[in-house]
Amino acid sequence: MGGQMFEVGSKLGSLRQVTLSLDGLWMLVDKDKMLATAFLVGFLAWAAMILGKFILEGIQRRNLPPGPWAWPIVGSLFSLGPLPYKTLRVLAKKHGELMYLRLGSIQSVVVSSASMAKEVVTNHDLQFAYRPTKLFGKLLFNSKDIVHASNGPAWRHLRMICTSQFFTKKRLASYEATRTFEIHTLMKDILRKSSSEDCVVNLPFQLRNTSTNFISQMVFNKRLFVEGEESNVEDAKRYQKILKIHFSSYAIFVVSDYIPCLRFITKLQGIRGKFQQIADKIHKKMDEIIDINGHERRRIDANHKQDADRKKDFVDLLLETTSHDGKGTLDHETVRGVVMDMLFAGAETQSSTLEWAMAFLIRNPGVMKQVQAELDGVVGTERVVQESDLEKLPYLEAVVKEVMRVKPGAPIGINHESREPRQVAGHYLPAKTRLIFNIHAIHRDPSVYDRPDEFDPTRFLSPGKGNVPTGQELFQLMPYGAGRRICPGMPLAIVNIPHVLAHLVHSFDWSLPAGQDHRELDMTEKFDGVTSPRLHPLHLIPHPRKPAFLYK
Ligand code: HEM
Repeated sequence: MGGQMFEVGSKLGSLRQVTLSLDGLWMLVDKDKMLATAFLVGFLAWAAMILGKFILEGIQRRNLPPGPWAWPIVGSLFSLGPLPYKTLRVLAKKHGELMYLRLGSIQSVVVSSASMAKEVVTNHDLQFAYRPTKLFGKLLFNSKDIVHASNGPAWRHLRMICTSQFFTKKRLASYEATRTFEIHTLMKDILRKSSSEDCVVNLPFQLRNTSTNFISQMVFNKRLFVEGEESNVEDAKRYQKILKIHFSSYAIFVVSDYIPCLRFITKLQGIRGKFQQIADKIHKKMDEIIDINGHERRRIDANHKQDADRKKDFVDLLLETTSHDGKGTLDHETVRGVVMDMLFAGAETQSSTLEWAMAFLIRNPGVMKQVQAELDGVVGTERVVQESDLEKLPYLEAVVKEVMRVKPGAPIGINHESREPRQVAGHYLPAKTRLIFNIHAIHRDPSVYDRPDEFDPTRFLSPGKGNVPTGQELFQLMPYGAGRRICPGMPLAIVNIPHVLAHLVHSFDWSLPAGQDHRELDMTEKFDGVTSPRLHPLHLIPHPRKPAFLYK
């Protein structure tokens, strides 16, 4: 019985066990079910979200600005030609003032009118104050300079240093004697050439030297180009070489800059390694030229007698400045990057603008005569031009404006980029859209300018009358860009360009080398990615006018 009882008991026990284990199983099954259900719901919600996003993006994409048909993968990358701003102007006539463009897999919009530039800068400037990253720029500057840095505390800090310490009215005024010295040196050189047998002046070469010297003296207290001084010839040669390498490297097309998923091609080509070598070479040579370490030694060595009276240059100021996070001073890479910005962005733009100005004056002898007549009237012929004369020369000012309208120093500016999606002028622009201001097209906006392709300085003499700029020129004439990214060097260029031009035409008459007719002067340009200098350097023969003999 006991045994039976045990048997029954054990049976009951095992039954309970079975029941218990079944309960557990059910519980397990329930848990799994719950998990499975939760997973399914989660998955469906996620899928719905993705689908919703996809559909929404699809709808929004339909609201992209109009633009040209684009090839698969490469988009419009190879349809823009060697002068992209000209092609884009033609395309904008068909597709509109805000035009969508796919370059590889990069989404871009192109602004082609003054009113659209105003809309974008006024309402979306902050969102588009970022910069896209390109391989060579990244290796050369590590995005620590001003041009390549994206909108952020470090970039804002550098801009603030530029505006509050470097390009201030007071500091610019303190360099007036330096600028005057450079211009007089240029004029004396031209005068010397005019009496030599080979009296043809290679104008862009001379102007590039002068523009570089303006900047190099302000930035690191050195004249990069000194005629006949052996000690400087090496620096100058090194610098010329750097410039050449720098611009030719930017001109190399890098697949991964436009189609990131084809990064392996860039790898296979070994471009990264080559670029790194070039960047290292440029860094080394720039370090020798700028001599940041020498500046640093002088800064630390307060008793450095030799330099006690030396005026602080921009590198001195940068080395003294606290970094944006307040953790120390600016590092070597940042200082070098900013100096390279000033030289590369500042010298070429100024010299090519001046070269174009002279080309337009040669092609338009009537305009040349009028500029000279104005100068003779205001300055006379018994002295040379001074900076203080500039404000009394409205015709000269109009000529400079018209030259910069027709041949802006950087016809397509420098690309901006957004971080977030944005509605602009009723159109949807996805995150990371590149923004291109086609300054070339904006300056030929037919709703602002009559006969936009003609060179006519008088359009700037009677603002407000008829179909001419109204004096509200900010977006109608924007060779320096606009908004937060506007060129910080503008205050310097605004003085330098008319000043040099005034000296050139007040002190000399100019003619083309024998056999060339001014009416046939070739005005073709080339585009190096940022600036658009003349394809054929301008060579001219100087004929001294009376003031030319007054340079001491
Ligand atoms: C004819 C003379 C010049 C022209 C036409 C010119 C034009 C421009 C343009 C269009 C930009 C791009 C603006 C943008 O991103 O929207 C720019 C940026 C810049 N320019 Fe100039 N520039 C000139 C002279 C100078 C000079 C003399 C310097 C310095 C010495 C300079 C330094 C810079 C720098 C550092 C930037 C980058 C600004 C930033 O990214 O925040 N430029 N310039």
